[in-house]
Amino acid sequence: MNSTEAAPDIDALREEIDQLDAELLRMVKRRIEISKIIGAARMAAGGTRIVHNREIDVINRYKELGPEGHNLAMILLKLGRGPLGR
Ligand SMILES: C=C(O[C@@H]1C=C(C(=O)O)C=C[C@H]1O)C(=O)O
Repeated sequence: MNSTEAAPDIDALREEIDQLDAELLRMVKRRIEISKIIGAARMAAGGTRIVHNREIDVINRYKELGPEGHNLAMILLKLGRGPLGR
């Protein structure tokens, strides 16, 4: 940072992070809920618990974040499968 740049407002930025985390948590919880509803409906209709091509699409979506994006996609998929999810 050179002398003409203003120092970032750390408190305001932290507040934004806190809001983003709250929003992300809400969205992840809703994603889990939806994933479980779809999975249960498919299994009740005699289908599979997992749809691989759909999961590949999800993984590809997060590729722009690099290797951790892959990990993040895997975590989201696992959360939707519940405690027995692999
Ligand atoms: C939600 C679904 O069921 C499973 C969960 C997925 C997910 O969490 O994104 C994707 C594919 C399926 O393995 C679906 O088929 O769309």
